[in-house]
Amino acid sequence: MEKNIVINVEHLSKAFKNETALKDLNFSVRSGEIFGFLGPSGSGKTTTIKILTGQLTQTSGKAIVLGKPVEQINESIYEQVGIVTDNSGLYERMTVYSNMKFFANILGVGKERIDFLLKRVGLLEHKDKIANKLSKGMAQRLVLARALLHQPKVLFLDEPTSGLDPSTAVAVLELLTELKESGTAIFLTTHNMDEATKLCDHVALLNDGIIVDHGAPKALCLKYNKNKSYKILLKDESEITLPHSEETGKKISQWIANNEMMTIHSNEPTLEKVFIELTGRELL
Ligand SMILES: Nc1ncnc2c1ncn2[C@@H]1O[C@H](COP(=O)(O)OP(=O)(O)OP(=O)(O)O)[C@@H](O)[C@H]1O
Repeated sequence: MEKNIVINVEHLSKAFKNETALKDLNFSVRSGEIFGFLGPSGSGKTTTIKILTGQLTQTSGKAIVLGKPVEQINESIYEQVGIVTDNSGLYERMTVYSNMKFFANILGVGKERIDFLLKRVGLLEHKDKIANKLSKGMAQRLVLARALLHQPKVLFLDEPTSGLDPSTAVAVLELLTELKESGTAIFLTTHNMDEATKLCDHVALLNDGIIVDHGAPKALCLKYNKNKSYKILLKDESEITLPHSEETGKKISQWIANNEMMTIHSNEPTLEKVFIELTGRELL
């Protein structure tokens, strides 16, 4: 296996009693990569994270995280992996700061990093609040800050920006981009296609437990760009959308020759449209 692959999944399936939740998943995630697992509610995103973090066992297939089969995941791997999901496991009666300090002590992390992270997720001024008095978004940010204490090699995030206000969501996304740049592999689930397009290096589109396609967001949009068209802004401020054709080509050449064109863009579908085309359903 390639050295910088930190998550490798082959033919992974999961069935609950009478329902198949995941069917033959295959993908890999590398260091320094943000991998988006995109799918509507019930498509199997959380089940996948649970299997990859050793909280659930697959029915068949193989999954390896940081060189270890997921069935063998134990405490030692948790030192290298960060997990941010709903079941946060915060100490409800301790303050924000004490929650951070408790884990920092276990992990041997200094005070500066606690302050740095609390500041980055906008919680430094709330550091003396008791955890069970935090809003949902604040608690979510505290779980994220805690997961980043030890600069994990792999970070799992379930819907990292859901429930956050727009400016905090931007701050969290910046933090994730920095982490990726420092070499952390980030596996995130989301419904938010716009966010995934901007943030993720690769995405897998999941529907009913099946990966219907995967690749770089831009490449996927280009792949399904069946009705190619161009959006053109002319100097007289008229905006025109034209289909990809010989005739359009001639018009464009003419506008350029006459110095009449301001801008031209190709009109690719969004990831959301690609998903709808592939599955016939929206990402609700
Ligand atoms: N413990 C369980 N027992 C039985 N079925 C389950 C269990 N956990 C999940 N499922 C089923 O597996 C399927 C996938 O669920 P999962 O929670 O992974 O979806 P999801 O994509 O994370 O959805 P959401 O975006 O709503 O969180 C669903 O049909 C769900 O009902």
